[in-house]
Amino acid sequence: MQPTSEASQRIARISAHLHPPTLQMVESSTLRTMNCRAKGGAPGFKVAILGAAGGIGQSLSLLMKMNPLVSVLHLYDVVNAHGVTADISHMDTGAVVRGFLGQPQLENALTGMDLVIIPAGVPRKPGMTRDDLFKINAGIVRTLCEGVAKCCPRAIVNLISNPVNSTVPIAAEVFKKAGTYDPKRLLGVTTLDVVRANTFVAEVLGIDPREVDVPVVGGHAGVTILPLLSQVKPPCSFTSEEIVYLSDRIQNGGTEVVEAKAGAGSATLSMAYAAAKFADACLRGLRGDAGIVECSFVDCQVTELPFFATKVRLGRGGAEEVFPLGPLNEYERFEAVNHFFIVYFATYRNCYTCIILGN
Ligand SMILES: NC(=O)c1ccc[n+]([C@@H]2O[C@H](COP(=O)([O-])OP(=O)(O)OC[C@H]3O[C@@H](n4cnc5c(N)ncnc54)[C@H](O)[C@@H]3O)[C@@H](O)[C@H]2O)c1
Ligand SMILES: O=C(O)C[C@H](O)C(=O)O
Repeated sequence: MQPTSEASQRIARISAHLHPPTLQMVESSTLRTMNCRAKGGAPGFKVAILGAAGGIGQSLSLLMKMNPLVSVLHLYDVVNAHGVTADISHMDTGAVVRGFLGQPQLENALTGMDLVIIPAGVPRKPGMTRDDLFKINAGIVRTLCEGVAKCCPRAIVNLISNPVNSTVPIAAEVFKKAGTYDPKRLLGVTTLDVVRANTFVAEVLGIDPREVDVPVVGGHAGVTILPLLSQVKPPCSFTSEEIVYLSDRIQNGGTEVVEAKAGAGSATLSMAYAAAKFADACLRGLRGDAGIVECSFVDCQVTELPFFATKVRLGRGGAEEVFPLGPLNEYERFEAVNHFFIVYFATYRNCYTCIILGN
């Protein structure tokens, strides 16, 4: 057989110098990935990122490709999924990466996944609130969660798309309708609030942020974000000015970034870091590690509100335990009483919309 291409001619030249020859002359014009010797199924979890080509999605894909607990990483988007996949797949870390583009490939992207992370949706521009994103992002989240219900109903879902106070209840409605709802497996990602709180508190105290742990409860929008500064670890005290400064900065951290980016989107890099941190905690929980506790926006009975961000213990079944708020000081009680009704409103506004959408 005569070599028919440059690639075949190169293979023929190399084969001629190997004793015994280990490379066969092939007709195919190029050695494709699928011709490579298959890697034995590495232990680890299968993770899908929906919205992987976006601002958060790209950095998050990079960070999840670096996570040793991930064996398979599926990157799904409605644009540029293959470009991001090609790029990320060249990293010499363990996870096998596959790309999926557009609605017809959603089911393949989701089948068999243990953890699904959803940063798909539009971000804010200056002057907008997260609620302004509701109309478009609710529809996106609904479609993606219908795919999850169909293809990987037992997966843990980490929902990032805003407004989290409403998209999480939307996802719950989709799963209820499909008969797959498990409240323990649906987790709204509020880790960025905790990450910001740790950073800003550390700055005020003049210590390393890695030593600081601030519980942040409530929701993920403005005044519904309540950092419990009375419960900071290591134990410390703040002046009234410091409490006002810290609460305000933590509650408006998202807006600070939106304004600084001046129309080019919202937090992506710190969010990807926060999402990767939370996803890693979920994977360690799935592995059976003990004592994994993170804040998350979940369906729970900690308050009278149907969904609430609070500390949860992550395990094989997702948020296996939801912790009460613990003792609040007078300021925190006042904030909670005056602002948490907004979370309630977000949930019921969402249910109303679900009815309109025909759910
Ligand atoms: N939970 C949080 O703390 C937090 C923090 C930051 C941003 N966010 C939110 O995350 C979302 C994404 O932000 P971003 O900066 O990455 O936005 P982005 O516009 O850069 O990326 C969004 C990606 O979603 C994709 N997408 C749109 N519709 C899709 C669909 N139907 N299926 C799959 N992918 C789809 C887009 O193609 C795009 O690649 C926004 O809603 C933003 O408000 C949440
Ligand atoms: O503020 C936004 O719109 C994005 C995100 O919710 C954030 O907190 O940074």
